[in-house]
Amino acid sequence: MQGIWTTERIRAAERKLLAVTPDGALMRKAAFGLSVHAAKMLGAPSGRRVTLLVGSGDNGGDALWAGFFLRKRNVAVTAVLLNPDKAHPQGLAALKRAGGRVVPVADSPQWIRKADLVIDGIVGISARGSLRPDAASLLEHIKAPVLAVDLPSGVDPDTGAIDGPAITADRTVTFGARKPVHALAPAACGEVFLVDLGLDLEDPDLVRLEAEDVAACWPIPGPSDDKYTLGVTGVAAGSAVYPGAAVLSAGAAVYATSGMVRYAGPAADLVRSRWPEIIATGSVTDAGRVQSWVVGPGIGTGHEGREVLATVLGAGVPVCADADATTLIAQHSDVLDARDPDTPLVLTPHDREFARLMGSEPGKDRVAAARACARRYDAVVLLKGHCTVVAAPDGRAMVNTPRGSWLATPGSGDVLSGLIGAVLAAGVDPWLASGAAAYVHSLAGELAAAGAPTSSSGILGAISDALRTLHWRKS
Ligand SMILES: NC(=O)C1=CN([C@@H]2O[C@H](COP(=O)(O)OP(=O)(O)OC[C@H]3O[C@@H](n4cnc5c(N)ncnc54)[C@H](OP(=O)(O)O)[C@@H]3O)[C@@H](O)[C@H]2O)[C@@H](O)CC1
Ligand SMILES: [K+]
Repeated sequence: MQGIWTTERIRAAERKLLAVTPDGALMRKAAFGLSVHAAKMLGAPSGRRVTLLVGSGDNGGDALWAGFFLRKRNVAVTAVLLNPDKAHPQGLAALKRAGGRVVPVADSPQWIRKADLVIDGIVGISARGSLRPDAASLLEHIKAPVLAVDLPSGVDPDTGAIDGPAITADRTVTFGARKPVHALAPAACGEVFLVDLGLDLEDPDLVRLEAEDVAACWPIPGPSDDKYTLGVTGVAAGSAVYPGAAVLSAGAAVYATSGMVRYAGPAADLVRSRWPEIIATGSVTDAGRVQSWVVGPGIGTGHEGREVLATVLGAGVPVCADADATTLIAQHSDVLDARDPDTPLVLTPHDREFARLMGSEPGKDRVAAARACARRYDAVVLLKGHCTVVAAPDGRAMVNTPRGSWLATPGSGDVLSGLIGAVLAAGVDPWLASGAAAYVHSLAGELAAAGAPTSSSGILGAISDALRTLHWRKS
């Protein structure tokens, strides 16, 4: 698992380390790492032009020191100082000593435009609010690839929110530890690299699953397993109007594991004809025993849907309540009375469903919003978005960062619900199950798309390919 820490925690760890480290040593270590990445981005660095955008804090200091190291490799370095009186004194002196050029904002456009690489040292972890106008004015001249120092300036370090002009980096080099911005604003960060500073950090505020974490928890059959031992997934989805939701959700459960899938609802004929391996009936009351329920996609928000939801919540097995089930829970909080408080519940809202559950949309801090919702409903909350946040009632939170936006297609959520249900049925911790399902879902989306838009059926068809990659990594 990849750990992510808030800027407050990182600053506290940095203070402890700075107290026992020679003056300036950490910054030079950070800046040297930065200069190595800059050189890689330039290809053959000698004779190339790099322009540094230098703010008044230590982020600008990092950029100036990186400029110093690049000068040693014969790079032509120009530093644009946003506030010449406050530029990091030692960094500025070192750059000047090494033959770097220093220009004020007024003279900067030409130097920014003709750079081969721009290094963004405007602000780092102490950034507050949107970029100020003078800093923002530099952005329009950028033509070259951008290397962000610690984080792309203009993006909130702790929430990844972008409220105004912001740097879009091709690469971000961060120091000490990953910050929330790197998981929550992937498009602004580009590829993120970490320079280790030896910070003493434990118990991350946020985590991101890696392939081996997903492989380790995913239910894979062993020699003694049969169709029942990996858990039977029940899917209560679809209606006469929306039978497709049932086909997608139940189909995802079929592909996710080798355990059995039961379907209950009005789309039984269609589900049976599409997935002959599924045992399909018309009603949840005669569905037979299952180890988890997926309920909601396409069931409607009327009386019938409410009855189905109440039955499923009272079944004493983990439930993934998705789509219409979320709306029903928001509208009729008493429906949760049917739930045994010891059985896990997973809610999977998008922003509008979240607003129904919580009274307002998640806002800028999506991690805090998901945590609050998880506490309120005593449920795992998987907050859908470009980056999916999964929070547990005990405060654990993780982010799934996709590599594209291929999942934003109709029916994609139905596929995700089936994946969650199948992993829940195997008895995996519901927070981990939801995060692992989100990971496999986005990987399947990426594989199905392969660089061009795909469909939910395409994502469904790529689940096996996604899982196959995990197994290879595991073995
Ligand atoms: N500590 C360490 O061990 C190490 C730290 N390291 C580095 O230090 C960085 C943190 O440095 P930091 O704390 O000096 O603050 P930082 O983010 O550079 O600048 C904040 C200043 O910018 C301004 N400003 C604020 N908001 C703004 C806005 N919206 N738009 C425009 N300007 C704005 C404001 O200045 P003002 O003009 O108000 O005086 C404020 O004071 C960290 O990200 C990493 O890169 C590495 O060297 C590794 C070792
Ligand atoms: K920056």
